[in-house]
Amino acid sequence: MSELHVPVELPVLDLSEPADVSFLSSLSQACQEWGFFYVTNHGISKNLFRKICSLSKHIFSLPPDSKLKLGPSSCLKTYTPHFIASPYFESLIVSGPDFFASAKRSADELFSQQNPEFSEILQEYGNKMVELSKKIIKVLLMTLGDGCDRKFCESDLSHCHGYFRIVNYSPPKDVEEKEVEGLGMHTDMSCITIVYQDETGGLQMRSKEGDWLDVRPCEDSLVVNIGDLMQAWSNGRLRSSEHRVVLKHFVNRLSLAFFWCFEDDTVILAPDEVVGEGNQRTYKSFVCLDYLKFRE
Ligand SMILES: O=C(O)CCC(=O)C(=O)O
Ligand SMILES: [Fe+2]
Repeated sequence: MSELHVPVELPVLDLSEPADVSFLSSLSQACQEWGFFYVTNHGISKNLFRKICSLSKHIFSLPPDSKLKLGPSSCLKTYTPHFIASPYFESLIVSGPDFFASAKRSADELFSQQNPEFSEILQEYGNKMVELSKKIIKVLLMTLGDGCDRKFCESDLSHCHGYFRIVNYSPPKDVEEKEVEGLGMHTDMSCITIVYQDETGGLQMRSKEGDWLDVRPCEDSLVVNIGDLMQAWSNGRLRSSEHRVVLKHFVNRLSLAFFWCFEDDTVILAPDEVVGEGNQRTYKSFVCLDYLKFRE
């Protein structure tokens, strides 16, 4: 399961400065080859990550019976218990656009007392990630052609919503193997996914050629994955990243995955400008929700 140490120079999108032509070209190449890149100066403070880490420790150490009040057979269904995605994976979903209300619905089931701070912190994170997603999409559109950002930010890419998963990986204590798969290889169903992983690391990306790359946690940077919806909308010019999580250090691992998606009723069809003259359209038009149902 070990990664290959592929000598690659991955672009870092620095949001504190305008993206120039040479950066856009390296970004476009990385999105073709890997379907992911880093973003820095993203506007999320270390303090906010610290607060969420501490919330996360608290939530996931609650007894299983409490967490299952939000589980797959509850009406909220915000908690995914162990043994669904993997034996080591459990997560809590917080959905936009009203992240406060979503977090509060879960908190009201989890805690016996009111806990407004819980919902406020998760609301702050959700709102910041929405802003960040819009900025990243704008730059991605710039890689697809002159004026694509102006044209499509206001149209196709304006009908989006976000939600995030707080993920706790608890690796086994007594196994022979040196590493275990925390989350199997998959692509995300989003337009883009923005991932924070704690210092434990373990996220791996697969190149077009099938080489695995270890995505080391990088202070001050987040990882941006292209998702399936963006691959279809861009006619394959942006590749949906194949990734997985490998647990090597037998300590708990926290990650936050923010999914920015088209609204369910969006009809996805790559625009002519994006397909380009003389090129074939690879994907027939489809309704977003039908695709999500198909994948589930
Ligand atoms: O935990 C991670 O680092 C990645 C999670 C992920 O890929 C997902 O939730 O889709
Ligand atoms: Fe993923």
